[in-house]
Amino acid sequence: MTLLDIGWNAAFEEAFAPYYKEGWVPARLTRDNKITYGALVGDGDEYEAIMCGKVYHDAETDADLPAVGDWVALEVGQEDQEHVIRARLPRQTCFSRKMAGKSTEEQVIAANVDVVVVVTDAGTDFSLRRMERYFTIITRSGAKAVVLVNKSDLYEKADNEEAAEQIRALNPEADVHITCATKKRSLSVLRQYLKKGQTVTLIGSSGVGKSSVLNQLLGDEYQWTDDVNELTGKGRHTTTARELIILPKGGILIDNPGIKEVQMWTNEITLREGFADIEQLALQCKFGDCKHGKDAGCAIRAALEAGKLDAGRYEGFLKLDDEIEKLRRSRKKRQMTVERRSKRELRAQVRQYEKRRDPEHELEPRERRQGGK
Ligand SMILES: Nc1nc2c(ncn2[C@@H]2O[C@H](COP(=O)(O)OP(=O)(O)OP(=O)(O)O)[C@@H](O)[C@H]2O)c(=O)[nH]1
Ligand SMILES: [Zn+2]
Repeated sequence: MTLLDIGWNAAFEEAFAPYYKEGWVPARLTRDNKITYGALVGDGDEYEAIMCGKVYHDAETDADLPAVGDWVALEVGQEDQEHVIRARLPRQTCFSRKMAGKSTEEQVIAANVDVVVVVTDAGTDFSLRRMERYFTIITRSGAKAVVLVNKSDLYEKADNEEAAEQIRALNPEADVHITCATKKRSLSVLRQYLKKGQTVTLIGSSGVGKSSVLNQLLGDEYQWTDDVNELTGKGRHTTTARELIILPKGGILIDNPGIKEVQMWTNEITLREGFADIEQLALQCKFGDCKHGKDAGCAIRAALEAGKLDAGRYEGFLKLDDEIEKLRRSRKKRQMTVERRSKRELRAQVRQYEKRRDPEHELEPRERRQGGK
């Protein structure tokens, strides 16, 4: 394996120039455990690295801290010394989530992603509004957007084509392909994006076939298991806890819990947006706490009675908060699982770290102090 296999290019090489003379090496981050990071170097070795104080203090916001996919300057420690991240190279792309309203709060999901593949289908999952959301964050990231209209075997050819056409009209820059993830041959269109050194990530609603696509790409070496195992705390790629993996036939895949978050977040916003006109109407209700049922002076019911509002959409609007609440609950549950896992990992990391720094660590602090005096 070389640096090029894991995404290195001329621009990174140039940015790295001042660090070579320090004796530091380029490394790509494969895992973020908060205190430590997994750092992959050109020969394929992966180090457990800590961030130096400077990198931490120079970060003005959390978004400036190293993230999975980032290239860093790594000082490889001799013998039992720590491996230290000395600097982070500027990102070429940045796939992130911005909190609604608080534009300063940005959560970086993955850095230096070249292609984001959105998986959808021509049937139950199809939503141009949601697709528009995805396109917004992909465009902002700087990555290329690719869409798979998957499960083509379940829908009429004309419907698949119509769906693809509508998505293309939404974003002429995007490549849109019709696929069937259960047929390996159908996924050969993805090869062009999975070239050596190209970093790809996959996104899309639950059940559209992301895992199926990945399992085809990964072959037998890894198998995709979606849920975090409650017992072992190990998620996804069962053979490794890495969030950045090199695919057997070239290309780099990033997958982490943050991507799942983006999906749910997108769903919530999309749901709300779909009712923006009704929410606008609600502002004209006589009472601020109007439930839009039998309340006097309800602008929504007035629109309904005047035939300006579709009854089905009205029903949908009334259920909107419940729907969003459901989404939030599932997100919360997921988050708690992930947090439990990362806390457990963090504790283990801290223990290991302390042991390395202080081999006498097993002694009770008080005993040690008395012994020393
Ligand atoms: N008929 C058909 N079924 C498919 C296709 N792709 C995936 N499936 C099936 O759809 C179901 C869901 O697929 P997954 O790959 O688990 O979907 P996912 O997007 O990973 O879902 P989450 O893990 O919930 O995010 C599975 O039973 C797949 O076998 C397809 O192209 N055609
Ligand atoms: Zn009302």
